[in-house]
Amino acid sequence: KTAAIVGCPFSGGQPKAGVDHAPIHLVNAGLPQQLKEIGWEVHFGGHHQFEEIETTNDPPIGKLKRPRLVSSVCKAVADTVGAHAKNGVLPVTIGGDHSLAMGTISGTFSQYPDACVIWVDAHADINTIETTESGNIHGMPVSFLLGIGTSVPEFSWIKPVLRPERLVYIGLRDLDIGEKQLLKQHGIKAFSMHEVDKYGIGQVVEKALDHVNPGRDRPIHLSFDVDALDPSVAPSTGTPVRGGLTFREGHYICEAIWETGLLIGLDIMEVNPSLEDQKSVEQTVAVGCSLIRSALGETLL
Ligand SMILES: N[C@@H](CC/C=C/[B-](O)(O)O)C(=O)O
Ligand SMILES: [Mn+2]
Ligand SMILES: [Mn+2]
Repeated sequence: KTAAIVGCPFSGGQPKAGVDHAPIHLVNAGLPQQLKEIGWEVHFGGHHQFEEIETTNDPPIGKLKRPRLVSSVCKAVADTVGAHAKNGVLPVTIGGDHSLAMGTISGTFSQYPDACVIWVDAHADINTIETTESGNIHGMPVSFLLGIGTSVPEFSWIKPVLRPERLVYIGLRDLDIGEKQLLKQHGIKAFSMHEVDKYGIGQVVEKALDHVNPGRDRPIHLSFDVDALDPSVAPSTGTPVRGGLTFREGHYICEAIWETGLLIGLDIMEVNPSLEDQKSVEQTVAVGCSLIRSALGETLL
């Protein structure tokens, strides 16, 4: 088993500085060694160095902020992640903000076109150019991957590789009005925190897998935004929302997906080591590392 750590020091999809420093914090916390200790061969070619990307002339498109920067960085990530997937290596992408998922999912789906996506997040990240209120592209990756909303030429490299019935959310609790309409309109399945309370995380994961992977035979891309966790568990993140997943609920999701044996792509996004006090940052970085270990088979027994 070989995993490649794809560090993406990128913050362009959202306004808060610091989220681009997460990869170095997780690596310095010992992530490569931790994965080796649970039996993985680990490729880590240094943090993803983006070619000097033209950022001088990047005026907004509609409300979209830094569109050309975000697009070109995500394209570079798609190429890197896609190459790992083609080589039978498990890409473990450390963000950086969640706009990067346009790259990671484009990458893994180039190798596994019949895969499904489990999106763990407080937010749906499905805004289109019409529905976004903030213009922050980390709130939009899913719409580009689904190919919904008015197309934006600067993002034309993103093919609509993701179908609504192959996507399921866990942890939602902070949606924009336009996003709620889009989820309904496209019949996208979502297990919000209300369902987590109602059914318990074990049943939620079972139901989520039944929805996107009924035969348990489809590759799975897990895109985990640490703000899905309660802020008491992962405080140092850019858009915290109260009433999130407990430490165990978050890890259970990762463990259960590992148990399927179908994981082909993992993103751990939105850790921002610059927002809180030292202790809170270390706590958040440690949670990022332990989620990855759980998704890569660190057994409890
Ligand atoms: N829906 C909000 C919040 C977006 C949150 C993005 B995150 O899930 O990647 O943190 C927006 O569009 O600005
Ligand atoms: Mn997100
Ligand atoms: Mn989020």
